Amino acid sequence: MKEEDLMSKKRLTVIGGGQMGRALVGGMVAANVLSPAEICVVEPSAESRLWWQTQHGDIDLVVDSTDPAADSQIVLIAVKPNVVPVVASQKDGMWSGKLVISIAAGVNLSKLADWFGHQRVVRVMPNTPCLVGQGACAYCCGNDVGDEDKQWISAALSAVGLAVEVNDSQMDAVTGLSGSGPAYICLVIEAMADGGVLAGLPRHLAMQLASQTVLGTAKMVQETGRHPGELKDAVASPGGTTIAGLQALENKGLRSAMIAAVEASMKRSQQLDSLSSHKGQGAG
Ligand SMILES: NC(=O)C1=CN([C@@H]2O[C@H](COP(=O)(O)OP(=O)(O)OC[C@H]3O[C@@H](n4cnc5c(N)ncnc54)[C@H](O)[C@@H]3O)[C@@H](O)[C@H]2O)C=CC1
Ligand SMILES: O=C(O)[C@@H]1CCC=N1
Repeated sequence: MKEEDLMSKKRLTVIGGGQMGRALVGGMVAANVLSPAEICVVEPSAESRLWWQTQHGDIDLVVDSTDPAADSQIVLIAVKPNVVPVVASQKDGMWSGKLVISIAAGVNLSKLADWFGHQRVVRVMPNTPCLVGQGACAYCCGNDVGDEDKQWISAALSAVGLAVEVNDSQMDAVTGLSGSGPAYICLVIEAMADGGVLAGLPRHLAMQLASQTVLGTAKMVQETGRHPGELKDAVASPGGTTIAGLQALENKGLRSAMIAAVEASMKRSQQLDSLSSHKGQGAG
């Protein structure tokens, strides 16, 4: 089946219209994965519904996932991890025959299968740059996810960035790296801009230069395929400015701080997994 045929026969219900639901829907609509008429968002918060009405007035918006308008073949669960079992147990039989996709951190495939009552479940760890078509998503599939489902998942996620299939056992590590990663990089951009301001640059100029430097460097790493260490060496002239900056970063432990951040986030994802072992419990 051609990709456009595959996408056009589906309707998607997104349960939870918060930060990540917005990023995924925004990215998918911008990439023409689905038209607004093919999407329904379930959002109990009045404040959040106002955002959806303002930003995506042509998308169906309902308060409750048992609303008939929310009845789609594909359902994306985008609520906090502790709310997933609450959503799953809302109405008997409502999940049968549906492809259920969860983006909840620390909720593994076996729990999803247990809560939703079948194995046609997919666990995805996306990240917020999906909003601008530059996401990094990893996914793993339950036993009853068919080839056509896999094609849909891969096409939908690829439209909003990188999509890679992994094992369920790798998902906590993915969460620590790319799921939480945009926050680390935003901190880096903000801190670099602060440095620019300290050095006398106006804030907006410092922010422009800092964010473009991160964007350009990431593209260079991907497009040249060269090791980041090699590209770093190419910037640092002997006795020059960059090596002085690098020494300051090494003195402050940037590398070990970043490694520790990924590890801490991964461990938190593992903790959420064990906390959510019982229906309705767990951290949000
Ligand atoms: N924010 C991020 O960068 C990422 C988040 N995730 C996962 O995405 C999920 C959502 O996270 P965020 O969007 O950040 O949280 P959020 O708090 O911004 O959004 C959750 C939304 O769910 C709604 N909600 C609460 N109960 C509901 C119910 N019974 N039915 C329907 N909607 C309900 C809330 O009103 C809220 O708008 C979490 O499980 C998180 O682990 C995964 C990857 C990245
Ligand atoms: O902070 C969180 O729990 C979610 C999961 C990955 C990114 N944000």
